[in-house]
Amino acid sequence: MGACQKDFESAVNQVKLLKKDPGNEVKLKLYALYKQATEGACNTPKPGLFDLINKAKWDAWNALGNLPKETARQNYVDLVSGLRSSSDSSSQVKPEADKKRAGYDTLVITSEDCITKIMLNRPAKKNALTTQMYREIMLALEAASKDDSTITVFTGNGDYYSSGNDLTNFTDIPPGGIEEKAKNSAILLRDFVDCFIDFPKPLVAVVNGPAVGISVTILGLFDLVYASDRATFHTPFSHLGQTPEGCSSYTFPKIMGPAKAVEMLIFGKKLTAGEAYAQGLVTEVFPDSTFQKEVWTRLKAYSKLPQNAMHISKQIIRNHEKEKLHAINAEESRILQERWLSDECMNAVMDFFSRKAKL
Ligand SMILES: CCCCC/C=C/CC(=O)SCCNC(=O)CCNC(=O)[C@H](O)C(C)(C)COP(=O)(O)OP(=O)(O)OC[C@H]1O[C@@H](n2cnc3c(N)ncnc32)[C@H](O)[C@@H]1OP(=O)(O)O
Repeated sequence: MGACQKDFESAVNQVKLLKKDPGNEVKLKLYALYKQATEGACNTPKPGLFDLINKAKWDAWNALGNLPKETARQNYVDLVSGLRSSSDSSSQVKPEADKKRAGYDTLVITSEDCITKIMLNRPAKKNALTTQMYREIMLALEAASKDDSTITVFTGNGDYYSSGNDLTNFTDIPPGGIEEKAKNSAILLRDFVDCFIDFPKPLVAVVNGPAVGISVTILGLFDLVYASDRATFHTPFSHLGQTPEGCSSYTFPKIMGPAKAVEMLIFGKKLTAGEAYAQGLVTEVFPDSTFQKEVWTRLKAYSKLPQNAMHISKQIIRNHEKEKLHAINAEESRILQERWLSDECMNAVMDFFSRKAKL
């Protein structure tokens, strides 16, 4: 027990030295195990529903039940050891891989063959989109719009394309409270989607795996969507007490007809890649075994086409709808700002964290 206590104290110190922020979920786990290891079973009153951060912490600790202090200590030590080794040899592609595009922590950006590739790079979190990531994507799009590339490609690192909005975004509450949080998030959402509406070059999604939420909805603003046959397309907005964004309330009915759009956006029906292709959301589906090879061969050939002609064609095709899309984006963001303050949404986010804490 003495040695274990020593390991535990050393692990507590190592956490402070981690080079990379392990993210809110891991921090919650660490918090819960620390409390359990030092104080035993959760013994404080449950915080109120609106005290989101303390409630998430309390839920995580309480979920450990009567786990013995010794086991909690050991689990804490194991978790920290895993974090240290994963930060040493992370499965994330190292930003150094692309010297030209330093400065992005959550994306890997490369330019080759007149193609700028923006790869979401949080594979351990299924490429869930943090606030930082939304901002980095906006910067990357701004840079790509001005570089000498012909087309811009989005893809995901790992087994997912993206699991959509990172639900921990909801737990980082500013001093102004949840109203301020909802307002800031609505502004960020609007700015983020505006960047896609205004993007001047052909925009291609290489959907390498499942896609959820906002990573699906903005596909309606892309010019080509290539999908692996492993990919799925899921917008569980009602389940989350939320409503459509990314202009999908307009683009989806237009692309697939109102009946199919309603199935996805209101009832949260998850589409296979084949179904998404049949509905017109996806341009082409490829077998996963040859996906990367086939798609990149195709894109490299396209990128050699005359650049100005392609860019002007995109403007002609997209320009008449731009104003409308901006108005729809503003309205969707405004409605979501209200939704995020609803009990339905808060309870759904709490459910996600409770499920995780019980694992
Ligand atoms: C500025 C604000 C703009 C807001 C715009 C609004 C957008 C709306 C949306 O995008 S709605 C969609 C939101 N996304 C979800 O609801 C998905 C939630 N995640 C899941 O359901 C599952 O994680 C999964 C189905 C994507 C994958 O399940 P699987 O069992 O295969 O893997 P894990 O659950 O173990 O996931 C691995 C770790 O990644 C964490 N994680 C995955 N997705 C998210 C997410 N969206 N938000 C936060 N965290 C996510 C997951 O919790 C695991 O973390 P852990 O290893 O620490 O446990």
